[in-house]
Amino acid sequence: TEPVRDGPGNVDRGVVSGSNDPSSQEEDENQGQSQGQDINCNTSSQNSEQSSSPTPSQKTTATPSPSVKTDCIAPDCVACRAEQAGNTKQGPQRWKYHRAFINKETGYGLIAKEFIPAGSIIYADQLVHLTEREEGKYSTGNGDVDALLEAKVTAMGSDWKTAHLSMPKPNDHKEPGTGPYTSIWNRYHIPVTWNGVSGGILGLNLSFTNHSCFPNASLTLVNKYRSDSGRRYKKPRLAGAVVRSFTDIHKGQEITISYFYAKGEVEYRRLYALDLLGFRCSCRCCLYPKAEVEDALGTYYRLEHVLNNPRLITKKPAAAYQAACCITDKLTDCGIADTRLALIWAKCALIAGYHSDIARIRCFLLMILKLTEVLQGPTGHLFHRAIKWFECMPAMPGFGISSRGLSVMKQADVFLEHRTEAQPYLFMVGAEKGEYVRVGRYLRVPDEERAKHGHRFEVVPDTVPVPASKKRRRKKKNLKTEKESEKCIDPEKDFLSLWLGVVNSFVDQYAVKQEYTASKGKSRMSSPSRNQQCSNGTCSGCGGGGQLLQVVYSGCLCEEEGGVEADGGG
Ligand SMILES: C[S@@+](CC[C@H](N)C(=O)[O-])C[C@H]1O[C@@H](n2cnc3c(N)ncnc32)[C@H](O)[C@@H]1O
Repeated sequence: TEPVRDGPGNVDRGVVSGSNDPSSQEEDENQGQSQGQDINCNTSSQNSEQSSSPTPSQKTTATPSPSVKTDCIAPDCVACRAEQAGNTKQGPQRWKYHRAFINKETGYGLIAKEFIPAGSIIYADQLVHLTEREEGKYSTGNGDVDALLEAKVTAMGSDWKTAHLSMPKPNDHKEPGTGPYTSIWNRYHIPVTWNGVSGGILGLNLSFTNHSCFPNASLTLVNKYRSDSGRRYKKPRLAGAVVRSFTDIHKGQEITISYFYAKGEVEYRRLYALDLLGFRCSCRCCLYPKAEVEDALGTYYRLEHVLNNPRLITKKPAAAYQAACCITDKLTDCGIADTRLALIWAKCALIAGYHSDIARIRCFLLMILKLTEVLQGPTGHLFHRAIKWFECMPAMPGFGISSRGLSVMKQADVFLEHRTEAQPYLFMVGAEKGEYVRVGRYLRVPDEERAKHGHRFEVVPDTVPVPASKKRRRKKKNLKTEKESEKCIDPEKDFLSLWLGVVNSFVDQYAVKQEYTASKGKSRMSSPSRNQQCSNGTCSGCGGGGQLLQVVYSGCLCEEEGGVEADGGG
């Protein structure tokens, strides 16, 4: 599980999501009612709201007063002001949500005020961004971080600052060692890793958008490459955040995003959130676990390790694909089709690339593009990356190290044409674990014979047996070529560096470190050589720490075509 680089989200139109289900909607609305959610704004209650909003410590203990339960808590609620001015039905600002009390563990959140169809932009926020490095540098005295935050907030403009300061403040900002800005920051910021740098972000709407392990919206961070005067920045800056719905959100439902890619069963997720973010997750998915979702997220957690196992990827590719198929089937069956799914496909595309299987790469990349286009839009990190790979597959990390799956672009057509039926062939479901069934070995069965076969495809066996003597000679030749290539590079080792570095550039630095620590010393292949130390202080791969695992074949991730660094994503 990892903190979000680029908002999660999803959309596979063929899938019925939990929130699309009318019965679940009814359930959601009932739930909202029973928890005291009411989306009616009431400006007259605004003055009392600030004082009656719970502090972090109260969140877990105090039950909110009825007035807090039923009223819009936002003193600066634009929807209320607009309503007062009588212009809700016109103009560019038609607010789709209210702030409202969710439950005592979670505090406040955003509740849809009207139906929000899948694919809508719910809001775009300007952000204050504070990196861990900045925080560390300024935290020499208690007031310093507060002063830094004040400067950042002031730079956002007076309206933004006023709205920011009017947010309900925890503990009346009297916690020792905090000023007004730090106390607001501590309560409302969301931790992200953006362009390889860890830190936090805070936006006026984002501040009230809660996490869910089964979210209905996705967060995408957007880069800015030029200043307002047109001067090009040396490094891209964080311009803002866009939150999109990736499934229909009904009136009364909470708008949620993922702060991390949740996996594992409920207890694991809750503990993980506590460890990583400091709260026990109380999303609907964790408070009211459903067997099907638990099974899917549990399988995801257990089997994802297979996809990160270098030995399996190189020696037993069918096993890796089968694991991927099992995870994706379970996730989509219960309606989870978000970035988590795209990440699994990205790993599959990399495995295919390793084995020179262009046809499979094409299929997996197209699946990623279709999904992430809706989830993240063209500024999304994963979308951008998939486009780049699509344009130049040999530039994919580890491409062509093995040629077991050699295939060409055109061969993907057969899979793409019969997408659902081709699924088992794409993921080599019937194959022996160590086998690599080439795409070209599947033949389309003519329609008239389909009934006889029961399916559209047939695996064509290798028809021409290779004579024993030739076999031996070929083996020797292969050994020689392998030895020769080892002289130039160590394919396995280099691939692993690439693999782990790039795959994990999509995910958390945190998880990478853990994985590295876990596998350290156990596998010859997974130990990068000592001289592969990253020296780039802002490397997206190692987060500036120079961890060995993040080093890629030709240098650091940050040197790689500027891609990971420049294409957004938190
Ligand atoms: C961006 S703020 C959201 C606003 C927050 N609910 C409030 O009332 O202050 C993030 C904080 O909300 C709380 N939160 C968000 N999602 C949560 C969840 N799924 N379970 C429990 N607490 C959550 C955590 O305290 C987190 O630090």
